[in-house]
Amino acid sequence: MASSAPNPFDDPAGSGVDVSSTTDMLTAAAVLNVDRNATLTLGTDALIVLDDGLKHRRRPDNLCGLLPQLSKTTRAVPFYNILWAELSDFEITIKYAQPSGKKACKVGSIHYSVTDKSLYAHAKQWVAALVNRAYPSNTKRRKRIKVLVNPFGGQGKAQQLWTREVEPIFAAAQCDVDVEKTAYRGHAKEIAEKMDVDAFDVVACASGDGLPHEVFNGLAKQKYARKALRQVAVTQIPCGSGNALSLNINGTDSPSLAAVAIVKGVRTPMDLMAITQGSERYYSFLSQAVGIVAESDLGTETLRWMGPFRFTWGILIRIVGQTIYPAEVSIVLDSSDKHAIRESYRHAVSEHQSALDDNMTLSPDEDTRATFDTELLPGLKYGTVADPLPATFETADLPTLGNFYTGNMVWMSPDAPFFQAALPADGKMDMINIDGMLSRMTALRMLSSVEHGKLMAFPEVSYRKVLAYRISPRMAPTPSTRRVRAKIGRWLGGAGKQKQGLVAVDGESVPFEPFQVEVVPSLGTVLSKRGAIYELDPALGP
Ligand SMILES: Nc1ncnc2c1ncn2[C@@H]1O[C@H](COP(=O)(O)OP(=O)(O)OP(=O)(O)O)[C@@H](O)[C@H]1O
Repeated sequence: MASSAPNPFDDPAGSGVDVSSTTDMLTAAAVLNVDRNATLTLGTDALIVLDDGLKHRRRPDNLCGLLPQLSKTTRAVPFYNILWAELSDFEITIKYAQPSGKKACKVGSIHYSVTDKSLYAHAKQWVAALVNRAYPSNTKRRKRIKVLVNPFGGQGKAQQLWTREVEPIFAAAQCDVDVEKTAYRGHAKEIAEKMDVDAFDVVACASGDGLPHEVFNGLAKQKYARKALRQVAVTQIPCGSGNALSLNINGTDSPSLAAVAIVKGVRTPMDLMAITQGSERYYSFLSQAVGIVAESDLGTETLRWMGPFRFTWGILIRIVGQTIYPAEVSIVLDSSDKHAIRESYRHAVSEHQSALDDNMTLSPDEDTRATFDTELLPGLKYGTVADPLPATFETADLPTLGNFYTGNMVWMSPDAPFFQAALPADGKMDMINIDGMLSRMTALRMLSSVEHGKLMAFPEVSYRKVLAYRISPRMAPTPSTRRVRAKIGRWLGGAGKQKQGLVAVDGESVPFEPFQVEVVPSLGTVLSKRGAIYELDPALGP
């Protein structure tokens, strides 16, 4: 899992925490006496249920319920897991996310009656206090969610994952949900372009990263695009193969865990990257790749039978063949000093953490970004790819470039924290360049180091923060002496019939032509677990 945060499903009662001493310190208002001689207590981070009856509860899967379950008399449910609570006719119902297996959860339910009728007012206040703990002020409760399901996403399982794993969690959390299936390529973009942005808080894409890309671009087509992109948070119910968006903001690629992260998600501004290519203008939220990553992603379609291994195989073959992807690259540089980039990332993370500890960032769930004179899209600061290159760009010709990769998020796929120093809204893009002529041994060591967060440490890896760039890719000439070898390499790598080079934007193929990109600070909005930083274990950080 991407997240370093403590497992929200850890049971404090089972992890050595002295629950009784904690509860002793709590005020009477935090405790509610209910039937079966039980008490419900609002602890520091969790709801604590003290119930002798829990010890004797029988489980249906336990010899037809004949044997008593050997459980404790205390149960703790972290507030993060509480989806909703209500009091109706002296009956209290609490719905929560209950772990089911290593990487999933399902809706659990707790029921008690308030037998002492004089406690009604107190019970009402107690339930309201529980919901307040479950949804801190920076988290909108009962979100209005437009769900888009790509029926072909994730080997056709998106619909099933939505219905089985996610819908019950949204329902338990009292979300207001409107579901629509996408019927064709580009449909999600049309839906986002036409949607009433005042009627929804969130668009949740049950898909890979293709649908979120379309939704950002559809919102950007609205008349008041800046408002649309600010008001509607885009998120992902991970149903594809990469699921980068969910890994970064929900810290998981499990649909049910992502559902809880969405229900509890905090609105988070995020930079978008404006791209011009030919006469096209659109936005990228994730990455642009030319070279080995693009080729291994898009150029291995004929190897789909290999499953996810086709990416690794594609990369290995190209490393062994020392494949190069020449290009002219011009950039507006912010920093190329890895040490400074690391320090500034760590500073941002620790500032954010201490603000969270002091509850400073728990401002109400409302947009704190400056409102602009116009709600229209901002103009391009550096012009388009068709314009003469502004003087602020520095140009280099890279005849032996191997990998050109630019992104705005840490995770590009599970186990691939490529852009370790990426932050959602630092107003900068992270750019990685690797020469294609480096030794095969070094390239292989790099490949195996990506998942351990060690890529940036290689002196051969250029890691920069940039504000804008233009790239003009070209095909590498193949010397006549190597034609046969190159052909075999292309065939083995899945690109036997490929005549052109490949460019990937957010994992989708775009023309092999020059394009220009500039960062647009905080133009988009996502829902994230912690706000202002992506989910990354510090051990994998820069
Ligand atoms: N009903 C549909 N028929 C055909 N294409 C569709 C349909 N709905 C969506 N699409 C297109 O499918 C493309 C891929 O979608 P998405 O990324 O959601 O899934 P995926 O390809 O399974 O994910 P991954 O890339 O992670 O494997 C998008 O560009 C989208 O426009």
